[in-house]
Amino acid sequence: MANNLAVSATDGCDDQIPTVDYSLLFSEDQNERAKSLEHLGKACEEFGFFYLINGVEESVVEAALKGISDFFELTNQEERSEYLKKDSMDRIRWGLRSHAGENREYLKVVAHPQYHCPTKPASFRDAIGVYFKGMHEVELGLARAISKILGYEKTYIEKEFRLEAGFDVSAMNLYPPSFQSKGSIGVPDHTDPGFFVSLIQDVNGGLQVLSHKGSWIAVNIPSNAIFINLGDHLEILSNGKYKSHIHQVVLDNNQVKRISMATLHGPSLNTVVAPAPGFIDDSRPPAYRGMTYKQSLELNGSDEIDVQSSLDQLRIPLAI
Ligand SMILES: O=C(O)CCC(=O)C(=O)O
Ligand SMILES: [Fe+2]
Repeated sequence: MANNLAVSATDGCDDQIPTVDYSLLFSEDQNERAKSLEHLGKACEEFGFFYLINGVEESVVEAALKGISDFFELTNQEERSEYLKKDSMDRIRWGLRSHAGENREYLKVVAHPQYHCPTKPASFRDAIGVYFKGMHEVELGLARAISKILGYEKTYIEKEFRLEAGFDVSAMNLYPPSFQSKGSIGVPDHTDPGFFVSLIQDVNGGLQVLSHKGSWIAVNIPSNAIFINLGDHLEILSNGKYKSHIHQVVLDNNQVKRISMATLHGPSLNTVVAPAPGFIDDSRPPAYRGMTYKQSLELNGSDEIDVQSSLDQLRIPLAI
């Protein structure tokens, strides 16, 4: 992992994270629709991340976060550790990280194409399931909007990534882990694979994203919004036009308890993702190797459910 990261992030207006109104992307009013598509295009190209409003109902987000909180509070560690790694094909996995480089407790579940979730506590599975359903609709909507912005048919990304069988994994995180934190890093700096990541949290504080200008921006998600960060495989498909941005979680002296859910919305596992012909010409040769989503998830020796980035290995060095 790169450089020393426990630095404070700015809230500078220079780097203000844009807000995209999901409902306006599909407005009946053609002018309004064109304007909001243009705004989304700028958010993708000039930032790579944005707050999305009017995507999934606030009550659904709140219920999902309450479900996660119940999971961590109403079960004991022994019950949760039932989901410790057993197999590379795990569809539910629990982990507790408490060392200098990472401090969190997490539960990862495969959300799509088949939803897996612990059955205890009783309310958990349904609350998360409703959120995933809503988010999958939003994923298809964003795929259509971004396809149009990129000059393609609206179903282009949906078909390229085979989103009907898209592999979505959700990481539900608790910081600090059982309050035994051994350092200030919650999650070290990384990018995430996939089309994009959607992120919700119960309190602000901790998540930082590295802007294209090289400054860490604090992600303070408005209560009615979801944070969207474009993923590695949109960067690959667009041959680098849209970038996947590095982010990290820095813990605030272990004082603040925070719950987050980061859902990685990916192509289907057997889809080959490579730079699209429309983004390649003599001056822009392919900058990434193509391979299936599954191969790219396993490139670093990780399991599918780990959803670790392999973007660095996929980059083709520029010929001089
Ligand atoms: O908890 C967060 O805010 C971010 C977590 C994250 O980046 C991840 O799970 O990939
Ligand atoms: Fe992440």
